[in-house]
Amino acid sequence: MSRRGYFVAVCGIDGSGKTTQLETVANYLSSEGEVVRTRQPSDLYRGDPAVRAMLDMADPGPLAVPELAVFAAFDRLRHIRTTVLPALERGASVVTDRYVYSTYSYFLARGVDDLGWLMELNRYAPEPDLTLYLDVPTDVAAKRIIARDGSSRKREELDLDRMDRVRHNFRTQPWGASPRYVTIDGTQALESVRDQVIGALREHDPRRTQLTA
Ligand SMILES: Nc1ncnc2c1ncn2[C@@H]1O[C@H](COP(=O)(O)OP(=O)(O)OP(=O)(O)O)[C@@H](O)[C@H]1O
Ligand SMILES: Cc1cn([C@H]2C[C@H](O)[C@@H](COP(=O)(O)O)O2)c(=O)[nH]c1=O
Repeated sequence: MSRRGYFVAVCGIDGSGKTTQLETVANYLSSEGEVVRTRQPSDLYRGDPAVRAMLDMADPGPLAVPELAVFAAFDRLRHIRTTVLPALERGASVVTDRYVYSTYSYFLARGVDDLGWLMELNRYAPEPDLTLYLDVPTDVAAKRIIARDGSSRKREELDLDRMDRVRHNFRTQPWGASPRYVTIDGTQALESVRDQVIGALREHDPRRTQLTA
C-alpha cells in the first residue's frame, strides 16, 4: 500500500523560534523515514533583486505590495508542484519553514486589505496536516534576533508595529480557524516548546489513520 508523507509547516514572526523547532520536527520525523526540509518563499522569490529592494523600502508604493503578493503566490505554487507534492507522493515527510499563513499574515500587515483576493491567489495550496504557529511577543522576538545576529537584518523585522500586526493575524487567523493549526507559546523554555511540538506531531500524524483505516 502506498503511503503519503506527513506535511508540516512551521510559522511565526521573525525570531519566534521557527528554525529551532524545525530542527525538532525534522529530527523527530527522520527516525521514521525520509524528511524533506524546505522553506517558503523559495530562493526564486528571495533571490529576486526587486523583491529584496521592496522588502527593504519603508513605503514601496500601492502597487508594489500586490505585485509581491502575486509573485509570492506564484513562487508557492511552483514550490508545491516541484518540491512538496513529489516528496509527499513518494512517502517522504515535508517540513516547511513558513507557508501560506505567513503570506496572509505578512501581506495583510503590509496593507493588502482584500483577504479574499489573497486567498483566491493561494487557493491551490493544500492545507498541511499540521501547522505549528509559534507565538512570541514582538519585543521578545526582536531581542532574540539582536542576540543572535548582533543587529536586525531586515527593515521588516525592525518595524515593530508591523510585526505586531503580523502576530495579531497569526493569532486570530482571519482566513479561518482549523484544527490542524496549533498555536504554541514560543516564550516557554526550549524543552517545553519541544515537548509540545512533539505532542502535536504525534496527535496529527496522518499515517496513524492511514494505518488503522
Ligand atoms: N524557546 C526559546 N527560548 C529562548 N530562546 C530561544 C527559544 N527558541 C529559540 N530561541 C533563540 O532565539 C533565536 C531565534 O530563534 P530562531 O532562529 O529559531 O528563530 P526564527 O523564527 O527562525 O528566526 P528568523 O525568522 O529570523 O530566521 C535563536 O538564537 C534561538 O536560539
Ligand atoms: C511566506 C512569505 C513570507 N514573506 C516574507 C516574510 C519575511 O519577511 C521574509 C522571509 O523571512 P525569513 O526569516 O528569511 O524566512 O519573507 C513574504 O514576503 N512572502 C511570503 O509569501
